[in-house]
Amino acid sequence: MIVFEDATVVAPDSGVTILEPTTLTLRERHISVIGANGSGKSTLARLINGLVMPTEGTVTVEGKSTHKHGREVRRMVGFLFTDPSAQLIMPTAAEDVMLSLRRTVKGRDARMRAALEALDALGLADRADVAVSALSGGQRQLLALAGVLAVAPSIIVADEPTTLLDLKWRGHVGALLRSLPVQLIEVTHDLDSAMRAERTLVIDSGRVAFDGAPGDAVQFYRDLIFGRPEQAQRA
Ligand SMILES: Nc1ncnc2c1ncn2[C@@H]1O[C@H](COP(=O)(O)OP(=O)(O)OP(=O)(O)O)[C@@H](O)[C@H]1O
Repeated sequence: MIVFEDATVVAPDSGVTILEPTTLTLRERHISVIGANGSGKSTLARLINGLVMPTEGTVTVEGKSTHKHGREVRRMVGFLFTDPSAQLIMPTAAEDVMLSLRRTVKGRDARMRAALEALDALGLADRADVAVSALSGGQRQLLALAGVLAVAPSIIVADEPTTLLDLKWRGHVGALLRSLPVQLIEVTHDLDSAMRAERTLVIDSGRVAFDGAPGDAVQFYRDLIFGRPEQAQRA
C-alpha cells in the first residue's frame, strides 16, 4: 500500500509548486496515471520510490517513509524511466542486468545465468554481449525492464514504459507488466493501456483532478483537453 499524506513538491530554485498537497491511498493492483505534458505525473511517480522527496507531507510504502527508510523503499519499488538511458549504466546488456542482481544472486556465474534468463524472457538473449550504446531505443527499454524484473520488486512504478516499443513489444510488455504479481503504477499517454487499470488518476496542473474508474477518468481527461469545462470542473 502506498500512502501520500499532504505530499507537496515545490521546485527548489523557483519556488513554483509542482505538486499541490496530495493525499492518496493506493491499494489497487494496477493504477494508471494520465494527464497532459508537464502536469506533474512523473513527479508524483518519483515520489513513490524517493527519487523526489516531498517538500511538505509524507509518502510511505508498506508503512516505510521514503524520507526515513529510502533504502528499504527502493528495494520494494522498481522504477522504469521514460528514457531507459537514465538507468542503464554498465557497458553491455548482460553486465547491466548482473549489476541489478548483485545483492540477490551470489557468485558471478550464477549471476550471469540469471541475467541471461532475464534477457531471454524479453527477447534480448542474442544482445547479451552487445554494448548498451549500440542497442535500439526499444531494446534499451526492454533491457531496463529486465533489470527491474530481475530483482523481483513488489511494486513497479513505470513512467511511460512502452513509449519506444514497436506494436509487438508494446503489447507484450504491457501484458507482461499486468501479469506480474506486483502492484503496478503506470504513468502513460496510451489511453488504451490506462483503461486496463483498476483505478486511474488524472493529473492536471500539479493536482489530482480526477480519481476513479478508468473509463470515467479517460472521459474526464478528454473533456479537460478538448473542452466541456463545466464537466472538467468536477473533481
Ligand atoms: N526540479 C524541478 N524544478 C523546476 N521545475 C520542475 C522540476 N521538476 C519538474 N518541474 C516542472 O514541473 C512540471 C511537472 O513535471 P513532470 O515531469 O512531473 O510532468 P509530466 O506530467 O510527467 O510531463 P510529461 O508528460 O511531459 O512527461 C513541469 O512543468 C516541469 O517542468
